[in-house]
Amino acid sequence: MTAQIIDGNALAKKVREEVAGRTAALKARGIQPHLAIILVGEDPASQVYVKHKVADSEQTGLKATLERYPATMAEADLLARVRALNADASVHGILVQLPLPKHMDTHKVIEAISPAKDVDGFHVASAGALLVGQPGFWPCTPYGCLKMLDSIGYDLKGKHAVVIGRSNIVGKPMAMMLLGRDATVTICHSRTTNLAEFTRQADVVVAAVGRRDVLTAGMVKPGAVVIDVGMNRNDEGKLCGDVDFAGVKEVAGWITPVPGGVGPMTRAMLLVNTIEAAERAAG
Ligand SMILES: Nc1nc2c(c(=O)[nH]1)N[C@@H](CN(C=O)c1ccc(C(=O)N[C@@H](CCC(=O)O)C(=O)O)cc1)CN2
Repeated sequence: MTAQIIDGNALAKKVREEVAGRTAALKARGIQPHLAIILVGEDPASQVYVKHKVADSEQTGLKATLERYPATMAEADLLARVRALNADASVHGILVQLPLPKHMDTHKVIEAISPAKDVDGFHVASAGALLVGQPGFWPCTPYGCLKMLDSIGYDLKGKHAVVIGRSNIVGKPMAMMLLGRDATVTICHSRTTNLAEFTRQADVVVAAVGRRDVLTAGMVKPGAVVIDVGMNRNDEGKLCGDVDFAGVKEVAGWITPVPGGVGPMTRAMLLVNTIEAAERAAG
């Protein structure tokens, strides 16, 4: 069996079209949805990501303002900037690109963002809302993964989903979203003994570890859906995920590629959260 590919680029395009429609409707009411992006430092990957976020926003009619600061910026100055954006009624979404320079407390910075503008869904209030099933903003990467499952009409009810990785921004919220769809969820992590024992039972595997070849063909149940969140470089410097794509695609029923899978959907769901924030503010 060769797996069908879930094309993140194609799905992200559809999502952007939906966002463009919602943006136009708000603009017709005299409201310009506006995302403020803060980039601190010169991390090359972050520079590329924020550039894409600005371009995606502009393509869908959203206004995006990018504020760049040197890596030497004081944490207090960043907190002051976030608070000023919280108070600015023309700004609907605030995003602080991660990682931040080492001298900054990432948690403190995220907690300074108003939950009403937390379009990354990283604030404790957003995490709590997801946990108890209340409206809030969902983190863009797991939200994008869920959209990918929806795009193939996959019914998660009663299915066994294994999430590999327990980060606050991917693994844990992913598990909550799958649970919210009535899946039976197992979270595996670096201390899990015999990972393959769990993944071989899974109908859905989400790999979010940040290490190549965490999931290989022998670890996958035939026909399973495999979602690859990883973003790594192989020995040739080529972008690759956490999954041995060439091997696993011969066993899985569905698989997401890297690049062109979860990454574009992460960006697309940021636009969804931003338009949602603007709609909520507009009432
Ligand atoms: N404030 C945030 N910081 C970070 C987030 C986030 O969601 N919010 N996630 C990651 C980086 N990230 C978004 O910021 C991100 C990374 C990669 C992609 C993407 O589209 N990847 C492409 C490949 C791009 C390439 O060639 O390098 C793909 O997979 O096809 C989107 C978003 C950490 N920081």
